[in-house]
Amino acid sequence: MASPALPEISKPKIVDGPGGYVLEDVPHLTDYIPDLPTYPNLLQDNPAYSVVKQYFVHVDDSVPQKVVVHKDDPKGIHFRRAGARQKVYFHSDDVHACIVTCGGLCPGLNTVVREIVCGLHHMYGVKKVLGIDGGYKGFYAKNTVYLNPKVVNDIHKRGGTILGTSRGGHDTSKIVDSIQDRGINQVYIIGGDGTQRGAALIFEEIRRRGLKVSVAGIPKTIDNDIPVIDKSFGFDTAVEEAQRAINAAHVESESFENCIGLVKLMGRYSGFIAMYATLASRDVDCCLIPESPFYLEGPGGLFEYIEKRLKEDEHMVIVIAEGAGQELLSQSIQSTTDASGNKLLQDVGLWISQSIKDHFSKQKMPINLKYIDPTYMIRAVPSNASDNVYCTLLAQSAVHGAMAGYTGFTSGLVNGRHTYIPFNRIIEKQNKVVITDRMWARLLSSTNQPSFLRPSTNLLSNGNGSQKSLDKKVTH
Ligand SMILES: Nc1ncnc2c1ncn2[C@@H]1O[C@H](COP(=O)(O)OP(=O)(O)O)[C@@H](O)[C@H]1O
Ligand SMILES: O=P(O)(O)OC[C@H]1O[C@](O)(COP(=O)(O)O)[C@@H](O)[C@@H]1O
Ligand SMILES: [Mg+2]
Repeated sequence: MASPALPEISKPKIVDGPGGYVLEDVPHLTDYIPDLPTYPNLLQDNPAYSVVKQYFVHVDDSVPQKVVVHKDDPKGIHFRRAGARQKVYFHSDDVHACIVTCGGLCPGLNTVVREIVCGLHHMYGVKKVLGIDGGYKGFYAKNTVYLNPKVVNDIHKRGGTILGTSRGGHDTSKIVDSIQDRGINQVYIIGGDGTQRGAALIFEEIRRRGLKVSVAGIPKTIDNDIPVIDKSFGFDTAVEEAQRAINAAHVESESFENCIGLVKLMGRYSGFIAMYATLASRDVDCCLIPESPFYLEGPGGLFEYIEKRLKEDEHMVIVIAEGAGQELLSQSIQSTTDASGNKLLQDVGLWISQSIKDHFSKQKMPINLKYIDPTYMIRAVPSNASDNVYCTLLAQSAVHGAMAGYTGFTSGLVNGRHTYIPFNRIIEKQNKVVITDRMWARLLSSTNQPSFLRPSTNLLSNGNGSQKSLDKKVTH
Protein backbone atom coordinates (compact mmCIF):
# COMPACT_ATOMS: atom_id res chain seq x y z
CA MET A 1 0.00 0.00 0.00
CA ALA A 2 1.16 3.55 -0.67
CA SER A 3 2.92 5.30 2.12
CA PRO A 4 1.03 8.51 2.96
CA ALA A 5 4.38 10.26 3.50
CA LEU A 6 5.43 9.83 -0.15
CA PRO A 7 5.16 12.93 -2.35
CA GLU A 8 3.22 12.43 -5.62
CA ILE A 9 6.27 12.88 -7.86
CA SER A 10 9.74 11.75 -6.82
CA LYS A 11 12.37 14.47 -6.59
CA PRO A 12 15.57 14.11 -8.64
CA LYS A 13 18.30 12.46 -6.53
CA ILE A 14 21.20 14.88 -6.66
CA VAL A 15 24.33 14.06 -4.66
CA ASP A 16 26.97 16.79 -4.31
CA GLY A 17 30.65 16.04 -3.74
CA PRO A 18 33.88 18.00 -3.38
CA GLY A 19 35.29 20.03 -6.29
CA GLY A 20 31.89 20.69 -7.81
CA TYR A 21 31.14 16.97 -8.29
CA VAL A 22 27.44 16.29 -8.88
CA LEU A 23 25.89 12.82 -9.15
CA GLU A 24 22.50 12.82 -10.87
CA ASP A 25 21.53 9.54 -9.29
CA VAL A 26 18.75 7.11 -10.12
CA PRO A 27 16.03 6.00 -7.69
CA HIS A 28 16.43 2.77 -5.71
CA LEU A 29 13.70 0.51 -4.34
CA THR A 30 15.00 1.18 -0.83
CA ASP A 31 14.17 4.89 -1.29
CA TYR A 32 10.54 3.99 -0.62
CA ILE A 33 10.67 0.41 0.74
CA PRO A 34 13.12 0.33 3.66
CA ASP A 35 14.78 -2.85 5.00
CA LEU A 36 14.62 -4.88 1.80
CA PRO A 37 16.67 -8.10 2.06
CA THR A 38 19.73 -8.47 -0.17
CA TYR A 39 21.29 -11.56 -1.73
CA PRO A 40 24.81 -12.29 -3.00
CA ASN A 41 25.12 -11.83 -6.76
CA LEU A 42 25.10 -15.26 -8.48
CA LEU A 43 27.69 -14.00 -10.95
CA GLN A 44 30.39 -14.50 -8.32
CA ASP A 45 29.99 -18.27 -8.87
CA ASN A 46 29.43 -18.08 -12.63
CA PRO A 47 32.47 -19.67 -14.35
CA ALA A 48 32.33 -17.09 -17.18
CA TYR A 49 32.44 -14.07 -14.91
CA SER A 50 34.13 -15.17 -11.70
CA VAL A 51 37.56 -15.12 -13.39
CA VAL A 52 37.18 -11.43 -14.28
CA LYS A 53 39.13 -9.28 -11.89
CA GLN A 54 36.80 -6.70 -10.39
CA TYR A 55 33.77 -7.77 -12.43
CA PHE A 56 31.52 -6.01 -9.97
CA VAL A 57 31.15 -2.29 -10.32
CA HIS A 58 32.24 -0.27 -7.32
CA VAL A 59 29.28 1.35 -5.62
CA ASP A 60 30.84 4.80 -6.02
CA ASP A 61 31.76 4.53 -9.73
CA SER A 62 30.28 7.27 -11.85
CA VAL A 63 30.74 8.64 -15.36
CA PRO A 64 31.14 12.36 -16.18
CA GLN A 65 28.69 13.92 -18.61
CA LYS A 66 31.31 16.32 -19.93
CA VAL A 67 34.76 15.02 -20.81
CA VAL A 68 36.23 18.14 -22.36
CA VAL A 69 37.10 20.36 -19.42
CA HIS A 70 39.39 23.18 -18.42
CA LYS A 71 41.73 22.92 -15.45
CA ASP A 72 39.67 25.15 -13.14
CA ASP A 73 36.29 23.73 -14.09
CA PRO A 74 34.13 22.11 -11.43
CA LYS A 75 33.92 18.32 -11.81
CA GLY A 76 30.35 18.68 -13.06
CA ILE A 77 27.49 16.25 -13.61
CA HIS A 78 28.03 12.49 -13.35
CA PHE A 79 25.81 9.46 -13.86
CA ARG A 80 25.92 6.18 -11.97
CA ARG A 81 28.07 3.63 -13.79
CA ALA A 82 26.10 0.62 -15.04
CA GLY A 83 27.08 -2.96 -14.29
CA ALA A 84 26.76 -5.87 -11.92
CA ARG A 85 26.66 -5.15 -8.19
CA GLN A 86 27.95 -7.45 -5.44
CA LYS A 87 24.55 -7.44 -3.71
CA VAL A 88 21.22 -7.87 -5.47
CA TYR A 89 17.72 -7.10 -4.21
CA PHE A 90 15.90 -9.98 -5.90
CA HIS A 91 16.19 -13.71 -5.33
CA SER A 92 16.31 -15.42 -8.75
CA ASP A 93 13.27 -17.59 -8.03
CA ASP A 94 11.20 -14.55 -7.07
CA VAL A 95 11.84 -12.52 -10.22
CA HIS A 96 8.92 -12.14 -12.60
CA ALA A 97 10.13 -9.86 -15.38
CA CYS A 98 8.34 -8.44 -18.39
CA ILE A 99 9.53 -6.79 -21.60
CA VAL A 100 7.61 -4.40 -23.84
CA THR A 101 8.60 -2.65 -27.08
CA CYS A 102 6.85 0.62 -28.01
CA GLY A 103 6.88 3.27 -30.77
CA GLY A 104 8.35 2.97 -34.27
CA LEU A 105 10.60 0.15 -35.39
CA CYS A 106 14.34 0.35 -34.99
CA PRO A 107 17.09 -2.13 -35.94
CA GLY A 108 18.17 -4.02 -32.83
CA LEU A 109 14.83 -4.28 -30.99
CA ASN A 110 14.94 -8.06 -31.18
CA THR A 111 18.56 -8.13 -30.04
CA VAL A 112 17.68 -6.15 -26.91
CA VAL A 113 14.73 -8.46 -26.20
CA ARG A 114 16.97 -11.49 -26.71
CA GLU A 115 19.72 -10.20 -24.45
CA ILE A 116 17.36 -9.24 -21.62
CA VAL A 117 15.92 -12.75 -21.66
CA CYS A 118 19.34 -14.43 -21.94
CA GLY A 119 20.96 -12.04 -19.44
CA LEU A 120 18.29 -12.72 -16.84
CA HIS A 121 18.43 -16.44 -17.50
CA HIS A 122 22.15 -17.10 -17.85
CA MET A 123 23.54 -14.51 -15.44
CA TYR A 124 20.87 -14.50 -12.73
CA GLY A 125 19.02 -17.80 -13.13
CA VAL A 126 15.71 -16.02 -13.77
CA LYS A 127 13.14 -18.25 -15.48
CA LYS A 128 9.99 -16.11 -15.60
CA VAL A 129 10.17 -13.50 -18.35
CA LEU A 130 6.95 -12.34 -19.95
CA GLY A 131 6.75 -10.65 -23.36
CA ILE A 132 4.00 -8.03 -23.61
CA ASP A 133 2.34 -8.06 -27.02
CA GLY A 134 1.97 -4.86 -29.04
CA GLY A 135 3.36 -2.02 -26.92
CA TYR A 136 1.87 -0.32 -23.87
CA LYS A 137 -1.72 -1.27 -24.65
CA GLY A 138 -0.60 -4.92 -24.58
CA PHE A 139 -0.45 -4.72 -20.79
CA TYR A 140 -4.21 -4.52 -20.57
CA ALA A 141 -5.65 -5.31 -24.00
CA LYS A 142 -3.51 -7.99 -25.63
CA ASN A 143 -1.91 -11.37 -25.11
CA THR A 144 1.36 -12.13 -23.42
CA VAL A 145 3.95 -14.79 -24.15
CA TYR A 146 6.59 -16.40 -21.92
CA LEU A 147 10.11 -15.96 -23.25
CA ASN A 148 13.14 -18.16 -22.68
CA PRO A 149 16.59 -18.43 -24.31
CA LYS A 150 15.32 -21.07 -26.74
CA VAL A 151 12.38 -18.95 -27.94
CA VAL A 152 14.58 -15.89 -28.52
CA ASN A 153 17.68 -17.70 -29.78
CA ASP A 154 17.57 -16.50 -33.41
CA ILE A 155 15.50 -13.35 -33.19
CA HIS A 156 18.45 -10.92 -33.43
CA LYS A 157 18.80 -11.96 -37.07
CA ARG A 158 15.37 -10.53 -37.87
CA GLY A 159 14.23 -6.93 -38.22
CA GLY A 160 11.23 -5.56 -36.32
CA THR A 161 10.22 -6.80 -32.89
CA ILE A 162 8.85 -10.25 -32.14
CA LEU A 163 6.71 -8.65 -29.43
CA GLY A 164 4.99 -6.20 -31.78
CA THR A 165 4.75 -2.50 -31.05
CA SER A 166 2.25 0.36 -31.18
CA ARG A 167 1.68 4.06 -30.69
CA GLY A 168 -0.82 5.48 -28.21
CA GLY A 169 -2.67 3.42 -25.60
CA HIS A 170 -0.62 4.50 -22.62
CA ASP A 171 -3.01 4.26 -19.67
CA THR A 172 -0.80 4.45 -16.60
CA SER A 173 -3.17 3.03 -14.03
CA LYS A 174 -4.36 0.17 -16.26
CA ILE A 175 -0.73 -0.71 -17.02
CA VAL A 176 0.28 -0.66 -13.35
CA ASP A 177 -2.86 -2.62 -12.40
CA SER A 178 -1.75 -5.27 -14.89
CA ILE A 179 1.80 -5.28 -13.50
CA GLN A 180 0.46 -5.61 -9.96
CA ASP A 181 -2.17 -8.26 -10.82
CA ARG A 182 0.35 -10.45 -12.65
CA GLY A 183 2.92 -10.12 -9.84
CA ILE A 184 5.53 -8.64 -12.17
CA ASN A 185 8.50 -7.13 -10.32
CA GLN A 186 10.89 -6.08 -13.11
CA VAL A 187 9.63 -4.08 -16.09
CA TYR A 188 11.91 -3.60 -19.11
CA ILE A 189 10.60 -0.90 -21.45
CA ILE A 190 12.24 -0.50 -24.85
CA GLY A 191 11.28 2.63 -26.76
CA GLY A 192 11.95 6.20 -27.81
CA ASP A 193 11.34 9.56 -26.20
CA GLY A 194 7.56 9.03 -25.97
CA THR A 195 8.05 5.57 -24.48
CA GLN A 196 10.48 6.86 -21.85
CA ARG A 197 7.90 9.52 -20.87
CA GLY A 198 5.40 6.72 -20.43
CA ALA A 199 7.96 4.69 -18.45
CA ALA A 200 8.54 7.63 -16.10
CA LEU A 201 4.79 7.75 -15.37
CA ILE A 202 4.69 3.99 -14.74
CA PHE A 203 7.63 4.29 -12.34
CA GLU A 204 5.92 7.13 -10.43
CA GLU A 205 2.68 5.16 -10.11
CA ILE A 206 4.54 2.03 -8.95
CA ARG A 207 6.40 4.10 -6.39
CA ARG A 208 3.17 5.77 -5.27
CA ARG A 209 1.63 2.32 -4.71
CA GLY A 210 4.77 1.25 -2.81
CA LEU A 211 5.39 -1.81 -5.03
CA LYS A 212 8.71 -3.66 -5.14
CA VAL A 213 8.97 -3.33 -8.92
CA SER A 214 12.03 -2.07 -10.81
CA VAL A 215 11.35 -0.09 -13.98
CA ALA A 216 14.19 0.02 -16.51
CA GLY A 217 14.12 1.86 -19.85
CA ILE A 218 16.24 1.02 -22.88
CA PRO A 219 16.34 3.95 -25.31
CA LYS A 220 15.35 3.12 -28.89
CA THR A 221 15.06 5.40 -31.89
CA ILE A 222 16.64 5.63 -35.31
CA ASP A 223 16.10 9.40 -35.11
CA ASN A 224 18.77 9.64 -32.35
CA ASP A 225 16.60 12.29 -30.71
CA ILE A 226 17.13 11.11 -27.11
CA PRO A 227 19.34 13.50 -25.11
CA VAL A 228 22.32 12.74 -22.83
CA ILE A 229 23.27 9.41 -24.47
CA ASP A 230 26.02 9.17 -27.09
CA LYS A 231 23.64 7.63 -29.64
CA SER A 232 20.71 5.26 -29.69
CA PHE A 233 20.99 1.65 -30.82
CA GLY A 234 20.01 1.01 -34.43
CA PHE A 235 21.24 4.43 -35.53
CA ASP A 236 24.46 3.06 -37.08
CA THR A 237 22.52 0.37 -38.91
CA ALA A 238 20.05 2.96 -40.23
CA VAL A 239 22.87 5.19 -41.48
CA GLU A 240 24.53 2.21 -43.14
CA GLU A 241 21.30 1.11 -44.79
CA ALA A 242 20.69 4.66 -46.04
CA GLN A 243 23.92 4.37 -48.06
CA ARG A 244 22.22 1.89 -50.37
CA ALA A 245 19.55 4.42 -51.30
CA ILE A 246 22.07 7.24 -51.68
CA ASN A 247 24.28 5.05 -53.89
CA ALA A 248 21.28 4.23 -56.08
CA ALA A 249 20.41 7.92 -56.32
CA HIS A 250 23.98 8.68 -57.33
CA VAL A 251 24.11 5.95 -59.97
CA GLU A 252 20.77 7.09 -61.44
CA SER A 253 21.74 10.74 -61.44
CA GLU A 254 25.11 10.09 -63.11
CA SER A 255 23.48 8.10 -65.87
CA PHE A 256 21.02 10.69 -67.16
CA GLU A 257 21.47 14.21 -68.41
CA ASN A 258 20.75 16.97 -65.89
CA CYS A 259 19.59 14.44 -63.36
CA ILE A 260 18.79 14.94 -59.68
CA GLY A 261 18.75 11.91 -57.36
CA LEU A 262 16.57 12.71 -54.37
CA VAL A 263 16.50 10.54 -51.23
CA LYS A 264 14.09 11.04 -48.34
CA LEU A 265 15.24 9.70 -44.98
CA MET A 266 13.52 9.54 -41.59
CA GLY A 267 14.00 12.21 -38.97
CA ARG A 268 10.89 13.89 -37.72
CA TYR A 269 12.42 16.64 -35.60
CA SER A 270 16.10 15.64 -35.69
CA GLY A 271 18.16 15.29 -38.86
CA PHE A 272 20.91 12.99 -37.55
CA ILE A 273 20.33 10.14 -40.02
CA ALA A 274 20.39 12.54 -42.98
CA MET A 275 23.50 14.30 -41.63
CA TYR A 276 25.50 11.13 -40.92
CA ALA A 277 24.36 9.37 -44.09
CA THR A 278 25.50 12.43 -46.07
CA LEU A 279 28.85 12.62 -44.30
CA ALA A 280 29.40 8.89 -44.84
CA SER A 281 28.52 8.92 -48.53
CA ARG A 282 30.46 11.93 -49.96
CA ASP A 283 28.21 11.69 -53.05
CA VAL A 284 25.60 14.04 -51.61
CA ASP A 285 25.54 17.64 -52.83
CA CYS A 286 22.84 18.89 -50.52
CA CYS A 287 21.43 17.70 -47.20
CA LEU A 288 18.26 19.27 -45.82
CA ILE A 289 17.27 18.71 -42.18
CA PRO A 290 14.54 20.04 -39.86
CA GLU A 291 16.99 22.05 -37.76
CA SER A 292 18.29 24.09 -40.71
CA PRO A 293 15.57 26.08 -42.51
CA PHE A 294 15.98 26.53 -46.25
CA TYR A 295 14.21 28.34 -49.07
CA LEU A 296 13.72 27.62 -52.73
CA GLU A 297 13.66 30.82 -54.78
CA GLY A 298 16.13 33.66 -55.23
CA PRO A 299 19.81 34.21 -54.51
CA GLY A 300 21.25 31.63 -52.08
CA GLY A 301 18.15 29.43 -52.47
CA LEU A 302 17.90 25.74 -53.36
CA PHE A 303 16.88 26.27 -57.02
CA GLU A 304 19.89 28.49 -57.67
CA TYR A 305 22.19 25.86 -56.13
CA ILE A 306 20.63 23.03 -58.15
CA GLU A 307 21.08 24.99 -61.37
CA LYS A 308 24.72 25.65 -60.52
CA ARG A 309 25.44 21.98 -59.74
CA LEU A 310 23.71 20.77 -62.90
CA LYS A 311 25.64 23.26 -65.03
CA GLU A 312 28.92 22.18 -63.41
CA ASP A 313 28.39 18.41 -63.22
CA GLU A 314 25.13 17.54 -64.98
CA HIS A 315 24.00 15.60 -61.93
CA MET A 316 23.46 15.97 -58.23
CA VAL A 317 22.21 14.09 -55.14
CA ILE A 318 19.92 15.63 -52.52
CA VAL A 319 19.16 14.01 -49.17
CA ILE A 320 16.16 15.35 -47.31
CA ALA A 321 15.00 14.41 -43.81
CA GLU A 322 11.24 13.93 -43.56
CA GLY A 323 10.88 16.81 -41.07
CA ALA A 324 12.82 19.33 -43.18
CA GLY A 325 11.02 22.32 -44.67
CA GLN A 326 7.67 21.44 -43.10
CA GLU A 327 7.07 25.14 -42.49
CA LEU A 328 7.19 25.71 -46.27
CA LEU A 329 4.53 23.18 -47.14
CA SER A 330 2.22 23.00 -44.17
CA GLN A 331 0.81 26.52 -44.16
CA SER A 332 -2.50 25.69 -45.83
CA ILE A 333 -3.06 22.23 -44.34
CA GLN A 334 -4.29 21.50 -40.82
CA SER A 335 -1.78 19.57 -38.77
CA THR A 336 -2.81 16.25 -37.26
CA THR A 337 -1.12 13.91 -34.82
CA ASP A 338 -0.61 10.17 -34.53
CA ALA A 339 -1.96 8.08 -31.64
CA SER A 340 1.07 9.02 -29.51
CA GLY A 341 0.63 12.75 -30.13
CA ASN A 342 3.50 13.05 -32.62
CA LYS A 343 2.82 15.55 -35.40
CA LEU A 344 1.96 13.80 -38.66
CA LEU A 345 4.17 15.22 -41.35
CA GLN A 346 3.36 15.86 -44.97
CA ASP A 347 5.52 14.16 -47.57
CA VAL A 348 8.32 16.63 -48.08
CA GLY A 349 9.90 14.35 -50.69
CA LEU A 350 6.92 14.48 -53.04
CA TRP A 351 6.47 18.19 -52.43
CA ILE A 352 10.09 19.09 -53.15
CA SER A 353 10.19 16.81 -56.23
CA GLN A 354 7.18 18.62 -57.68
CA SER A 355 8.52 22.06 -56.76
CA ILE A 356 11.86 21.35 -58.46
CA LYS A 357 10.16 19.98 -61.59
CA ASP A 358 7.79 22.97 -61.78
CA HIS A 359 10.62 25.45 -61.36
CA PHE A 360 12.87 24.02 -64.09
CA SER A 361 9.95 23.53 -66.43
CA LYS A 362 9.17 27.25 -66.05
CA GLN A 363 12.87 28.00 -66.68
CA LYS A 364 12.65 25.82 -69.82
CA MET A 365 15.61 23.83 -68.53
CA PRO A 366 14.99 20.09 -69.01
CA ILE A 367 15.87 17.98 -65.97
CA ASN A 368 15.41 14.39 -64.80
CA LEU A 369 14.47 13.68 -61.20
CA LYS A 370 14.60 10.27 -59.56
CA TYR A 371 12.93 10.20 -56.16
CA ILE A 372 13.78 7.37 -53.75
CA ASP A 373 11.84 6.92 -50.50
CA PRO A 374 13.57 4.14 -48.53
CA THR A 375 12.30 5.31 -45.13
CA TYR A 376 10.67 2.12 -43.81
CA MET A 377 13.29 -0.10 -45.45
CA ILE A 378 15.95 1.60 -43.36
CA ARG A 379 14.38 0.89 -40.00
CA ALA A 380 12.98 -2.58 -40.75
CA VAL A 381 16.34 -4.30 -41.21
CA PRO A 382 18.14 -6.37 -38.54
CA SER A 383 20.87 -4.55 -36.63
CA ASN A 384 24.43 -4.67 -37.89
CA ALA A 385 27.30 -6.24 -35.95
CA SER A 386 28.28 -3.18 -33.94
CA ASP A 387 24.66 -2.38 -33.04
CA ASN A 388 24.23 -6.00 -31.95
CA VAL A 389 27.08 -5.64 -29.47
CA TYR A 390 25.74 -2.29 -28.33
CA CYS A 391 22.23 -3.74 -27.83
CA THR A 392 23.71 -6.61 -25.81
CA LEU A 393 25.52 -4.28 -23.44
CA LEU A 394 22.49 -2.00 -23.03
CA ALA A 395 20.30 -4.99 -22.22
CA GLN A 396 22.79 -6.50 -19.79
CA SER A 397 23.23 -3.12 -18.06
CA ALA A 398 19.47 -2.84 -17.64
CA VAL A 399 19.34 -6.36 -16.15
CA HIS A 400 22.21 -5.66 -13.71
CA GLY A 401 20.54 -2.39 -12.68
CA ALA A 402 17.11 -3.91 -12.04
CA MET A 403 18.63 -6.86 -10.12
CA ALA A 404 20.58 -4.36 -8.00
CA GLY A 405 17.29 -2.68 -7.03
CA TYR A 406 17.69 0.46 -9.13
CA THR A 407 14.52 1.72 -10.75
CA GLY A 408 13.24 4.69 -12.76
CA PHE A 409 16.33 4.66 -14.97
CA THR A 410 17.30 4.44 -18.59
CA SER A 411 20.30 2.36 -19.53
CA GLY A 412 22.50 4.53 -21.74
CA LEU A 413 25.97 5.13 -23.12
CA VAL A 414 27.62 8.37 -21.96
CA ASN A 415 31.05 9.16 -23.35
CA GLY A 416 31.52 5.51 -24.26
CA ARG A 417 30.62 4.21 -20.77
CA HIS A 418 27.42 2.44 -19.81
CA THR A 419 25.40 4.33 -17.22
CA TYR A 420 22.04 4.58 -15.47
CA ILE A 421 20.35 7.88 -16.28
CA PRO A 422 17.31 9.11 -14.33
CA PHE A 423 14.13 9.38 -16.44
CA ASN A 424 13.82 13.11 -15.79
CA ARG A 425 17.07 13.76 -17.72
CA ILE A 426 16.03 11.54 -20.63
CA ILE A 427 12.62 13.12 -21.13
CA GLU A 428 13.40 16.78 -20.47
CA LYS A 429 14.21 17.64 -24.10
CA GLN A 430 14.91 16.22 -27.55
CA ASN A 431 18.37 15.78 -28.99
CA LYS A 432 18.78 17.83 -32.15
CA VAL A 433 21.50 18.65 -34.64
CA VAL A 434 23.03 21.94 -33.51
CA ILE A 435 23.73 23.83 -36.70
CA THR A 436 26.28 26.04 -34.98
CA ASP A 437 28.35 22.98 -33.99
CA ARG A 438 31.35 21.54 -35.81
CA MET A 439 29.50 18.53 -37.22
CA TRP A 440 27.10 20.61 -39.30
CA ALA A 441 30.02 22.79 -40.42
CA ARG A 442 31.81 19.62 -41.56
CA LEU A 443 28.73 18.66 -43.52
CA LEU A 444 28.45 22.09 -45.17
CA SER A 445 32.09 21.95 -46.15
CA SER A 446 31.77 18.41 -47.51
CA THR A 447 28.70 19.14 -49.67
CA ASN A 448 29.51 22.77 -50.46
CA GLN A 449 25.82 23.52 -50.21
CA PRO A 450 24.66 27.00 -49.23
CA SER A 451 23.80 27.54 -45.57
CA PHE A 452 20.39 28.87 -46.73
CA LEU A 453 20.63 31.75 -44.31
CA ARG A 454 19.05 34.79 -45.87
CA PRO A 455 21.24 37.90 -45.58
CA SER A 456 18.64 39.36 -43.19
CA THR A 457 18.75 36.30 -40.90
CA ASN A 458 20.99 36.90 -37.97
CA LEU A 459 19.25 35.06 -35.19
CA LEU A 460 18.00 31.52 -35.27
CA SER A 461 17.12 28.98 -32.63
CA ASN A 462 19.89 26.38 -32.49
CA GLY A 463 17.45 23.68 -31.56
CA ASN A 464 18.48 23.60 -27.93
CA GLY A 465 16.48 26.57 -26.87
CA SER A 466 19.29 29.14 -27.03
CA GLN A 467 19.69 31.80 -29.70
CA LYS A 468 22.93 32.12 -31.61
CA SER A 469 24.13 34.48 -34.26
CA LEU A 470 24.18 32.73 -37.63
CA ASP A 471 24.91 35.74 -39.80
CA LYS A 472 27.72 34.02 -41.67
CA LYS A 473 28.42 30.52 -42.88
CA VAL A 474 29.65 28.39 -39.99
CA THR A 475 33.31 27.57 -40.49
CA HIS A 476 34.73 26.65 -37.08
N1 LIG B 1 3.94 12.01 -22.83
C1 LIG B 1 3.63 10.72 -22.77
N2 LIG B 1 3.12 10.17 -21.65
C2 LIG B 1 2.81 8.86 -21.58
N3 LIG B 1 2.98 8.00 -22.60
C3 LIG B 1 3.48 8.48 -23.75
C4 LIG B 1 3.83 9.86 -23.90
N4 LIG B 1 4.29 10.04 -25.15
C5 LIG B 1 4.21 8.84 -25.76
N5 LIG B 1 3.73 7.90 -24.92
C6 LIG B 1 3.50 6.48 -25.21
O1 LIG B 1 4.72 5.86 -25.57
C7 LIG B 1 4.53 4.97 -26.66
C8 LIG B 1 5.49 5.27 -27.78
O2 LIG B 1 5.52 6.67 -28.07
P1 LIG B 1 5.87 7.21 -29.53
O3 LIG B 1 6.02 8.68 -29.44
O4 LIG B 1 4.89 6.67 -30.50
O5 LIG B 1 7.23 6.50 -29.90
P2 LIG B 1 8.70 6.64 -29.31
O6 LIG B 1 8.70 6.11 -27.94
O7 LIG B 1 9.51 5.83 -30.23
O8 LIG B 1 9.04 8.10 -29.35
C9 LIG B 1 3.07 5.09 -27.08
O9 LIG B 1 2.37 3.96 -26.63
C10 LIG B 1 2.58 6.36 -26.41
O10 LIG B 1 1.24 6.29 -26.01
O1 LIG C 1 4.92 5.84 -39.72
P1 LIG C 1 5.24 5.55 -38.31
O2 LIG C 1 5.30 4.10 -38.00
O3 LIG C 1 4.39 6.30 -37.35
O4 LIG C 1 6.73 6.02 -38.07
C1 LIG C 1 7.26 7.22 -38.53
C2 LIG C 1 8.25 7.77 -37.55
O5 LIG C 1 8.95 6.77 -36.86
C3 LIG C 1 10.34 7.10 -36.78
O6 LIG C 1 11.04 6.24 -37.63
C4 LIG C 1 10.87 6.88 -35.40
O7 LIG C 1 10.17 7.63 -34.48
P2 LIG C 1 10.00 7.12 -32.99
O8 LIG C 1 11.38 6.76 -32.52
O9 LIG C 1 9.42 8.29 -32.25
O10 LIG C 1 9.12 5.93 -33.00
C5 LIG C 1 10.41 8.55 -37.27
O11 LIG C 1 11.61 8.83 -37.92
C6 LIG C 1 9.25 8.63 -38.20
O12 LIG C 1 8.76 9.92 -38.33
MG1 LIG D 1 9.79 9.55 -30.68
